[in-house]
Amino acid sequence: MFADIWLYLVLGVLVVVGAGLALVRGRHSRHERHGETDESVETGETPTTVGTSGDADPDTAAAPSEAGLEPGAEPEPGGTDSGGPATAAATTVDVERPESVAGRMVRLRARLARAGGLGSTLLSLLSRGDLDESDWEEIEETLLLADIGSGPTDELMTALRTRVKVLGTTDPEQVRALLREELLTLVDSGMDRRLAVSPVTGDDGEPHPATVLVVGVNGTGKTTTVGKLARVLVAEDKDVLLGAADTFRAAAADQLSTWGERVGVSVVRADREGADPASVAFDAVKAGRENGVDTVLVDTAGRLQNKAGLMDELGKIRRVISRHAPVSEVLLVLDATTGQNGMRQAQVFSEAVDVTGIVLTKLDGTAKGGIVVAVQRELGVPVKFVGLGEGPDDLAPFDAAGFVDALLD
Ligand SMILES: Nc1nc2c(ncn2[C@@H]2O[C@H](COP(=O)(O)OP(=O)(O)OP(=O)(O)O)[C@@H](O)[C@H]2O)c(=O)[nH]1
Repeated sequence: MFADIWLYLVLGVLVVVGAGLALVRGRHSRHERHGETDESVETGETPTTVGTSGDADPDTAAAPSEAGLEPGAEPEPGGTDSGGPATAAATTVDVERPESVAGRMVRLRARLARAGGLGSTLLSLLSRGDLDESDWEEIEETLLLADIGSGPTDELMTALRTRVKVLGTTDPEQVRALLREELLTLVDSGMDRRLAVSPVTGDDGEPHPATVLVVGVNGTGKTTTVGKLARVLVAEDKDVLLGAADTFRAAAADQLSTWGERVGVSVVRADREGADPASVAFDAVKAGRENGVDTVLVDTAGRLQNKAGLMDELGKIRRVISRHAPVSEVLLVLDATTGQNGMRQAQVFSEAVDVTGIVLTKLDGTAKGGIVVAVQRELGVPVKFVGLGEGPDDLAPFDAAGFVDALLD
């Protein structure tokens, strides 16, 4: 009998102690998660709350989204069909200072050089001297294999044939200088590659954020590029806000939130998969304007079956954004490893929306650097940035001379 009572007493004490320990542990781990923030606030560092102002306006937050919007209709100012208000990520983390932008291309030159099978092969062929027809065929083949495209290949062949004959030398330095000059002409060092990311004054005389729409086929690296671009802009002391209008894939918004959190940039996103992308873009630019940010970067989905659908969707996003701020840039993200297939995709996108610049990703993973030339020629717009790896700061403003030099390394 006494033994039973003791047993119950001991068990009771164990349960109480166990529960107490669990409580203390739970509090401790919550404290650990928020501890960094408390510390950074106390030490007076930059506030790092990642959130959105999309919920700042009760009008925007009202109305379950799809209501009031017919298929294909556009969101009215103050209303959203994004599946509820674009939601705020309320986490707080330490912010990183991204690498400064100047000199990134130099740091990444070794990776770029891998795309330069083209340059080194041409150099060795041209330095042979007394080139016969089969040498020239080899040169032509090299250019075509590097995805330069047939038009630019013909131009370069003509220029090289003439100049090599006139030069009459096999001196590697002179051949290199000649080739550098011709490649620079092809890459077009005169193109304006600046990105319009500074606020603009609207027709109403008010300042509006620069808005950058990022488009392209899925898998080309759009979301990653938006994240990397945010870091580029933060490194340049710009106030940035991201819009996760790729609502097709929920993970894309999560991915973007992570990019934003790392550098203390807010992300406006829908609260469910499949919400109307135009509505998210609308909320993002609205929030950007209300918060006086410099630049709003809008990620989009690329999974549209046909050109008409693509035109509808991107056209709608563009129109609703323009209600708050003119679209400053439409960046087309292209995967450099996809060659001619990528070129066809590029054409479809450029017919659907006025592309103002190209971001060529995965240039680190290809020996077909000639795609820079082909895509600029085909679309008539400059390559403005190149992706050279999966690291967060592996995106560099494109610099024609740096690129050609890397090809010839
Ligand atoms: N090597 C290399 N990988 C890259 C580069 N840019 C992006 N990637 C990788 O490409 C993959 C696809 O990138 P995402 O940003 O998810 O592509 P997305 O176009 O947004 O895809 P969807 O959201 O499906 O439309 C990821 O694994 C990226 O890390 C680059 O410049 N170099």
